Amino acid sequence: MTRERLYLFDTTLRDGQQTQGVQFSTAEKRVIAAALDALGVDYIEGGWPGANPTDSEFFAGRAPTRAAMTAFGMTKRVGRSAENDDVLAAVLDAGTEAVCLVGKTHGFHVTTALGCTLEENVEAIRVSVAHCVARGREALFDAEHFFDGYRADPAYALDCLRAALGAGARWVVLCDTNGGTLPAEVGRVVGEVIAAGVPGDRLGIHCHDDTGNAVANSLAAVDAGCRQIQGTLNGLGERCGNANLTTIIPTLLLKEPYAGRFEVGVNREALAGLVRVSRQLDDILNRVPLRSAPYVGASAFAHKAGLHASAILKDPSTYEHVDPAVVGNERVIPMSNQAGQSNLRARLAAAGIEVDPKDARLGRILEVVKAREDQGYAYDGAQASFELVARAELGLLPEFFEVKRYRVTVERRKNKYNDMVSLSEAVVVVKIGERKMLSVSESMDETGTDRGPVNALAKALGKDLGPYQAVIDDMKLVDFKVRITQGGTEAVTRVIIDSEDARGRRWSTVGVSANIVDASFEALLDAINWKLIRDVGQPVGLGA
Ligand SMILES: CC(=O)SCCNC(=O)CCNC(=O)[C@H](O)C(C)(C)COP(=O)(O)OP(=O)(O)OC[C@H]1O[C@@H](n2cnc3c(N)ncnc32)[C@H](O)[C@@H]1OP(=O)(O)O
Ligand SMILES: CC(=O)C(=O)O
Repeated sequence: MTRERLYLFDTTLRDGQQTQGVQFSTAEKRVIAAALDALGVDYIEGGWPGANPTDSEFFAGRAPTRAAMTAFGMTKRVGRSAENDDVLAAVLDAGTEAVCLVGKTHGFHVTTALGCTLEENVEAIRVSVAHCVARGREALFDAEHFFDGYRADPAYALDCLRAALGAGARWVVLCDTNGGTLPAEVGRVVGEVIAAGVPGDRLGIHCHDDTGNAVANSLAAVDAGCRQIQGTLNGLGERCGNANLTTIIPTLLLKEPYAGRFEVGVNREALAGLVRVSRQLDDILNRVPLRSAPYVGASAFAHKAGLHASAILKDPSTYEHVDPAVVGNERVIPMSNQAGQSNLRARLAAAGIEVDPKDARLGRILEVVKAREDQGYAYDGAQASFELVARAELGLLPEFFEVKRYRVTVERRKNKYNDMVSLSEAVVVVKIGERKMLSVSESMDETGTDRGPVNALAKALGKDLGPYQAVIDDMKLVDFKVRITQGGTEAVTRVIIDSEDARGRRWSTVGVSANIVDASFEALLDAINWKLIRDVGQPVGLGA
């Protein structure tokens, strides 16, 4: 059976950049464009040339792409010709294969935002699209506020689409700009637009996630006949974001009726790199990846409950809708107070620890984990600390060094400019073999910024570990989360630290105490010990 072509239009670099707090540099835009191109989307909307220097620079120096590079802009302003519109000129000057122009389709916006007549707006759409087509560009028309406009005046909204199509637009894209439309209405309106004569294979959908329905709305539009979906990686975008292509792409490739019915530019090999692409974007944005993200989140295939873990070990399809490997993700069977023996055995096996299933110590480990979680620990996100707890119970925890004492002081004092500044100083004494080592560190970094007491402590602890120093030198602390939680009857501080090393390994550890410094120190210590177990194995002898 021949499958129909369904086109993917990515707007991470344009609408994604409209996310509050997101500001891509030109270099970052280039990296993201290359990742999108390798993924296999059909269009990459690179930004709005002329609107800001970054976007102009991106288009000026862009590398060739397989995907159609698309410049975004708006229809010409009323009162001037398309030829004399400087905003439109800058968009065309970018020299892209495709140009996507946004224009109004809701009478209220025409009269209120543009301040012109309905007819003038239709004419602006027509001449702007014709101007791009005459200059050899593939033209797309983003029909802004289409669903609100269609609700208010279907005939006018359709007139706007017809003006664009009549002028040669390859696609007219129905935008749910304010994100308030629900799937049933999207499906009905798309059906009516097609029935009114707009062909489905020239119709796109652009949804925002203000009701949490951007993906569902996009699929409803496809079900009703649209053949282009616009969206962004990780669902970036104005306000609550755009339709999340990181969710839509695997759904189209793996789920019926889409997989059997449509051909998309992304193939199975590229799909297996989806987690990497999603994390790459988070890295660029310096964001912690959303654990619960469908398909690509770290928890998307995490089986916490004992009943789930037990069945997963027999057959993963009991609790997984797809195989995690097809999107490049991994199955995780974490330990927690919801776990049973199955979680435990799976975690130990993943850490390379073989234990007889009848070994009574397994039950003891479960009891310790549940008791410690009652005190405020959380092991489902701190697998490295869980491994150390299990090793301790199994008698497999080497003692690389002993912490004899540590101290942190925080001082407020005036600097040479007479400003009050903070400075923390940490002292850590460890014993390795028979030798005691004392390390001192300050919280000030090389730029003179105070990084706080925990940073000073981490630096002191990682400063001189004698024979182990070279092994821990490549460790870095990549995330630090603090939470006040209930431990037994008292409020305690829980610290979770994510560490990373040069091999790209990432591991999480937890510490709990009434005191944030002690909780942090415990998590730091676990992080170092886990790394030493992996890379050194057994303690190294050291004389006095
Ligand atoms: C729904 C969307 O997300 S569309 C994408 C929106 N993206 C952006 O706005 C980001 C980039 N934008 C910008 O950098 C700037 O807004 C620019 C450079 C495009 C324009 O800047 P300015 O000339 O200072 O205008 P400003 O931003 O204040 O207002 C927008 C103008 O465009 C007009 N306009 C809005 N939409 C359209 C349209 N589709 N066609 C023609 N004119 C339009 C508005 O009426 C307003 O005109 P006015 O200045 O006469 O009131
Ligand atoms: C064009 C666009 O981004 C919107 O209407 O939401």
